[in-house]
Amino acid sequence: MRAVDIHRAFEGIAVLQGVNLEVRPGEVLGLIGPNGAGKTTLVNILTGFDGPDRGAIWLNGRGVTRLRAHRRARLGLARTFQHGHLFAGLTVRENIEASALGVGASPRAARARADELLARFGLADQPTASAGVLPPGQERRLGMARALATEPRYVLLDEPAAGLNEAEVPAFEDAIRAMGASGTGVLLIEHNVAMILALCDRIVVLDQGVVIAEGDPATIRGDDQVAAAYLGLATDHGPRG
Ligand SMILES: Nc1ncnc2c1ncn2[C@@H]1O[C@H](COP(=O)(O)OP(=O)(O)OP(=O)(O)O)[C@@H](O)[C@H]1O
Repeated sequence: MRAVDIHRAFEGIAVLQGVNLEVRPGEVLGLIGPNGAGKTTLVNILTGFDGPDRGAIWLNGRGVTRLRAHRRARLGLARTFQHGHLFAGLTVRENIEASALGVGASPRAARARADELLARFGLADQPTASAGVLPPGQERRLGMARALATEPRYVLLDEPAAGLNEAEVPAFEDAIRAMGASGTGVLLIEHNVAMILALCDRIVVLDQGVVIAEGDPATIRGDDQVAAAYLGLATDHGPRG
């Protein structure tokens, strides 16, 4: 999918200033940048939760700039959210099934996808737990399972590892790698730079609404402008980001 010359301002303050970004099938693309750089705003615009003031979004060669989020989801675009967005009143299994049903899966297919995703994300021992009371790590894993239940061609992960404990991280990284390996294009927003450098094929760095660097992990690691932008990040987030 492709975003071309995206501009967005809130109350006269420019948040995105001509951003171009492409997520290719089968790659894990990292999107990093200090607090307030515009990452979530860009994800909202890519997915149809917000609209750009200027610019265009293309999904599988089709212009989708004016399509609402649920229409884009049916065209193969899924996302996770920084916080919540689960159906708190439904069980873990029902959350996954509802997501599959929402993009047109049959009840039988939705059940089968739920079985597979419950196992893949280590949630199989508690399918009837209420989604509203899950500990953060399980909530994150359910958010990912819900996104994948739509069988997306592209998935946008907004800080998916926030709230995971150290022990949960390797399996989570494996799950993200597996998505890319299966041909899904993954856009990963994450403050943990070590995770980004380890996982991503390419990385885009956003700072104050502008792409300041783009390239493979080695290129980004050696970029002075990125290091400068990240001095701010270290202050905001501590050494782990
Ligand atoms: N709906 C909105 N109304 C007004 N300002 C907004 C709105 N959404 C975002 N902003 C502002 O736009 C800027 C970019 O925010 P955004 O959440 O996209 O940054 P981010 O890079 O995702 O930051 P973080 O790493 O902290 O999540 C911030 O200054 C934020 O306050």
